[in-house]
Amino acid sequence: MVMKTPLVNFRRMSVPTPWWVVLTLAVPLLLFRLCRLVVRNRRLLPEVAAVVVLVWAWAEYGWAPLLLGASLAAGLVGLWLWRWPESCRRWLVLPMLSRWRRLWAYWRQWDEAMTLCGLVKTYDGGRKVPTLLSVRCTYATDEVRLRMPRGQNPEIYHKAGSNLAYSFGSRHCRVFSGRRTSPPIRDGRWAWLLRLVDRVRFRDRPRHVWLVFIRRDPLTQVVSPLPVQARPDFTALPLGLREDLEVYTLRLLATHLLIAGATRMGKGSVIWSLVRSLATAITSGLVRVWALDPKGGMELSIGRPLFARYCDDDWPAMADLLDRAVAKMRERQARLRGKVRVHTPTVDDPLIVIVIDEIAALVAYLPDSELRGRINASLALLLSQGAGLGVLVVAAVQDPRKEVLSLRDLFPTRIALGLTDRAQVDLVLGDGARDRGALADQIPLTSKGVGYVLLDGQPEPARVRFSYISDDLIRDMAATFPAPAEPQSVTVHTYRPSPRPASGPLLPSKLRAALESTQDGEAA
Ligand SMILES: Nc1ncnc2c1ncn2[C@@H]1O[C@H](COP(=O)(O)OP(=O)(O)OP(=O)(O)O)[C@@H](O)[C@H]1O
Repeated sequence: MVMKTPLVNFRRMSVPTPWWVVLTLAVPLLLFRLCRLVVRNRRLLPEVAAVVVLVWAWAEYGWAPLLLGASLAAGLVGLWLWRWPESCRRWLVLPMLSRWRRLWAYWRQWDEAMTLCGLVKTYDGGRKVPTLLSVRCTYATDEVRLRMPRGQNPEIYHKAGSNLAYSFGSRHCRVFSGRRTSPPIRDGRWAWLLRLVDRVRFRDRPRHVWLVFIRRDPLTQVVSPLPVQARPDFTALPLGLREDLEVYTLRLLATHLLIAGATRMGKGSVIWSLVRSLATAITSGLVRVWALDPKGGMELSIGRPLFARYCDDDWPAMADLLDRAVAKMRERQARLRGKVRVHTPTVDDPLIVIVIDEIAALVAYLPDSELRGRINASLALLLSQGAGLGVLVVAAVQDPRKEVLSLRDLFPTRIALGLTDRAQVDLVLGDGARDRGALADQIPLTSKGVGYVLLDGQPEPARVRFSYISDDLIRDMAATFPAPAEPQSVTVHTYRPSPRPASGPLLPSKLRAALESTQDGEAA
């Protein structure tokens, strides 16, 4: 056994121990350490207090009154849960669960897990362990907030995500570098004060990282169709459920949407969930959906009455439809130039949503190269200029590679359903998305309609499941929310090659010809 020699051996020096000096130094030091221990573990104080009170009550009164008190409390909680389950879960069950999980699942093995996951740093002979700050449980997830030691950034936690998940007995752990909730909207007399408090509470904390452990996967269940909104909010259209059981809403206004997914992974459910969320606006004429189904109408024809314009087997007609959209966009551009920066949909000037199921069939696989070029040119114009002008493109694709879809990067909003190859995840959601947790290539074949999306203002992808809209429901929607007749009859142009003009135009010749003919038609 190693004996520790005292720093100063007063006895050998034949000097009486100066107890007053020792006590003056040691007592404050001990008190300081005790205070630091309490402050560091202050979140455990309620548990410690509860144990102390229980032990005291048991010693004072014996076990019988304790048992009686516990039964009474259990009865009251049971009654609360039975009569007001929502409030009971919110105010009692989830907070208690959060405390329990913090203590048992995280605090107990925090040091070991952080060390084994390689997240502990050493400095000046000491260990710098990430600090466990809080644990908040929802029905499906545990949200753990930690403070990184100096010398780390959230990227390290993204990389360790999988190890962290298994270390804490879960299969998935999503890592977020920013706060996941925004400050509440305050009104009333004390709103100014609450807003001030919120400014401090919700201030940016770059050293905090949020680990979201999925305790139970709510996305294994099929998501039922969400209710149709009376007045759709184009900035938050409800399309499905997130894995934290929040409703996933899509911001459609002023964006284009690309849905990438391997065959039979549920691209149709994204399209139909979107159409359903727009249903009342479709029937009021505020939104006009122009649908192209190059796969011969296998997906979209069933909801034909919902679409203001529709093509499924006539390639030149599809090209004409896109040309019409470009003409509409140009006309709006001329009208709104210098007045507004983003078009506001009205019944007279509606939002045009061009839905294309399997866009690759139009831009890559179409054998007629001239027609293909014309379609590519129209789509490039729509995608690069149409968003702010209220002419939006929503397209589904199986293969997101550039060779197939050269226009991919012109879609600002993208959804990755189950994909076949891990490299495709970054192609769809952007560089590093897979490392940040978008495991779209690992979505099992049985999880149709499950995918990853990027939420506003967050670099980390979220997993969602889109609502499943059955064929019967689509028929029902088509009968209940048909699109009003188009103001002008649909002119289906037949494709006529025209000679290339001598001077270099901004638009391809075919497109220019088509636009001119359309504008002539509209002027007439
Ligand atoms: N959100 C969903 N929830 C549950 N099941 C779904 C969902 N979406 C689709 N499915 C099921 O998966 C099958 C394939 O869906 P869907 O046709 O939408 O896939 P897809 O990706 O559009 O296929 P394709 O590549 O052939 O166009 C459907 O028949 C349906 O039963």
